Amino acid sequence: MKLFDVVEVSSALDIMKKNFRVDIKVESVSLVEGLNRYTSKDIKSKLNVPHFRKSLVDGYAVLVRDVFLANESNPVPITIIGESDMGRICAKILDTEEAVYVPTGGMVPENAEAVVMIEYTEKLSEDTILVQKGLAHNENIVEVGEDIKEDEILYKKGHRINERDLGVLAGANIKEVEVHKKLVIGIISTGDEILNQNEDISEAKIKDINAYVLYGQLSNISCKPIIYPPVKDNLEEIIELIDRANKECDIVLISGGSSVGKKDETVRAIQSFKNSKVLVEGIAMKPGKPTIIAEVNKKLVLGLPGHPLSCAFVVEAILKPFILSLFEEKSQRYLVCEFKYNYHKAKGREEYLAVDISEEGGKLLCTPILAKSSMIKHFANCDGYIRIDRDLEGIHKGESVKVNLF
Ligand SMILES: Nc1nc2c(c(=O)[nH]1)N[C@H]1C(S)=C(S)[C@@H](COP(=O)(O)OP(=O)(O)OC[C@H]3O[C@@H](n4cnc5c(N)ncnc54)[C@H](O)[C@@H]3O)O[C@H]1N2
Ligand code: MOO
Repeated sequence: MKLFDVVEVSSALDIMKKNFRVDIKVESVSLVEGLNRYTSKDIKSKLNVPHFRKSLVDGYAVLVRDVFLANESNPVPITIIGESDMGRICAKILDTEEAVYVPTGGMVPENAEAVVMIEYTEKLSEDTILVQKGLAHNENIVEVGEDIKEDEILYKKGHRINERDLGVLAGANIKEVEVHKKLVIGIISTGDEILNQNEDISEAKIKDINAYVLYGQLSNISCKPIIYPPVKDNLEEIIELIDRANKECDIVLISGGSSVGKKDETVRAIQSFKNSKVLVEGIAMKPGKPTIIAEVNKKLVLGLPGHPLSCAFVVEAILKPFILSLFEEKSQRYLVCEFKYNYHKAKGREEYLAVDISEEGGKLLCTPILAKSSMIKHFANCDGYIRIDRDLEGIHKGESVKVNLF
């Protein structure tokens, strides 16, 4: 009877990092194509944003000292010397008790000290207003470079470009960004019972869940997943498909068949390749123990557990951190919450637990979602997950825990 010689999660990750030096190429892409991609070098702004002093409001650019004492019962008359046109240089210079009309976003005169909103003025004649409010220096003016400074590093290498970053880059006149190329990941589902998307359920067969969860998890981190048609528990067929995927992809994932069952062929299939090495057979994590880390023709081949929850957590625990290290990304979003119940776990395996977050009395509480590893719905509905150390026996009610967010 084969028993797993398991390694810790952190060792599994180290083994992957040490053995696989995936040479990720870089490419220049347009802003929209850059969304959710990882920058391959620091991105600097070549200009100040805004590059001219502009008004935040529709109003009159004035000198502060002229209207310092103005209020509704003591309005100050000011002479309008002209208008600033949107999108055009405003070359006017203010003299004492003079104003220039400036629309929101328009350039203010070089020596303007503040802009008074129209609402706080009254038009006395074509060229005179009464200002009814005193202003502070720079009130309603956006300074040159106040948003983004010339030469400022906008993003460090390894930053994932999010939807808000697109606005920053567009505003700074950056038309293309240098990003890491997407990693091509082959996804192979194995099992006599696994049906592909077009086949209808019959007998005790099931639809392929893992390929789709994997597709989603990996697409989110700048990978290009390729779903191969599910393959039966037939050694020759599995070998043939691994060979094809190994040639076409940077990394190959095989779900199912990684355990000890009669038909669990993943290890045998990997070992049939001349240029192959099984580095890990079993990780001390729950769920996800029957995980295989192997090398075929110098490329990473990962044998993932068939149970959908286990498969998904192995990706969270080791594959995502490995891929993100290739993209040189370090951050992981998390929240610190208070655990809502006493939770017992067996020692010996690092446990991955899906949780819900709720707010009660101003506190963030997290509740474990208990689901068998063959289930997927709860994982999809949860807010995040926690890791419980291998040597801990559980978590006490009221303890602070770090919830990794999806
Ligand atoms: N005697 C033992 N049995 C099992 C052990 C063990 O240590 N001793 N480990 C259990 C654990 S833990 C897991 S996890 C699973 C892993 O099994 P395999 O990786 O060998 O996967 P299969 O046996 O092929 O399938 C397990 C389960 O998952 C379903 N499955 C497989 N692929 C998919 C897919 N693409 N989409 C949806 N569901 C899938 C499959 O139908 C099985 O129900 O082994 C335990 N058994
Ligand atoms: O360890 Mo298995 O991966 O619990 O279901």
